[in-house]
Amino acid sequence: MAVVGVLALQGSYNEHMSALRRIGVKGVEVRKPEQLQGLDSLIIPGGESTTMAKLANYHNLFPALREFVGAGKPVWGTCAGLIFLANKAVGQKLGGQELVGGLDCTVHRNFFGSQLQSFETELSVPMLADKEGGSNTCRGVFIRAPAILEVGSDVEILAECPVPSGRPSITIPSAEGVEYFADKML
Ligand SMILES: NC(=O)CC[C@H](N)C(=O)O
Repeated sequence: MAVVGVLALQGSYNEHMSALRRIGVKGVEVRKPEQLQGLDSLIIPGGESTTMAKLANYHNLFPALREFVGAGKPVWGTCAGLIFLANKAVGQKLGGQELVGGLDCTVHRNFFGSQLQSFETELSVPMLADKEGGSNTCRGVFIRAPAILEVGSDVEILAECPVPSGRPSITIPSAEGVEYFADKML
């Protein structure tokens, strides 16, 4: 039986562990480098990537995480987890933060603004219907969410969430801007 690791330093690791339990998959909380051994895949959850990076540094997890990603094992990063996996991040706190890397993309850490600009929207994911049957949409929950600004030619995009063109990526968007963006998606 496949064993899925969940990086359990900070953020929504409990929710991922319960989701794995619900579907009958064995999940293991990962806090130390040696706990990555023997895992088939890894989930890096959402949370706060700067804090998560500090904790990962404290536990000396970065080399083992890079080795895991480099070995080509499946790794799923949501929100802060995505930031961890990006080759490059912008909009970081002063002094920057360490990344695991491996996913050929540039992310903006807080693209949509502060916690108050968090939103949900229905995303079109045609591949869901093609491969899994059923609905071709998925509810996207954007909590102080990052955005992927650029991807390398080898990255396959499964869903896109368009933003109004011309908006500078570094400024924090107004509530109206986010409303406009959410309206476009509904
Ligand atoms: N929901 C999230 O994981 C938000 C990520 C957050 N913007 C960060 O910098 O880590």
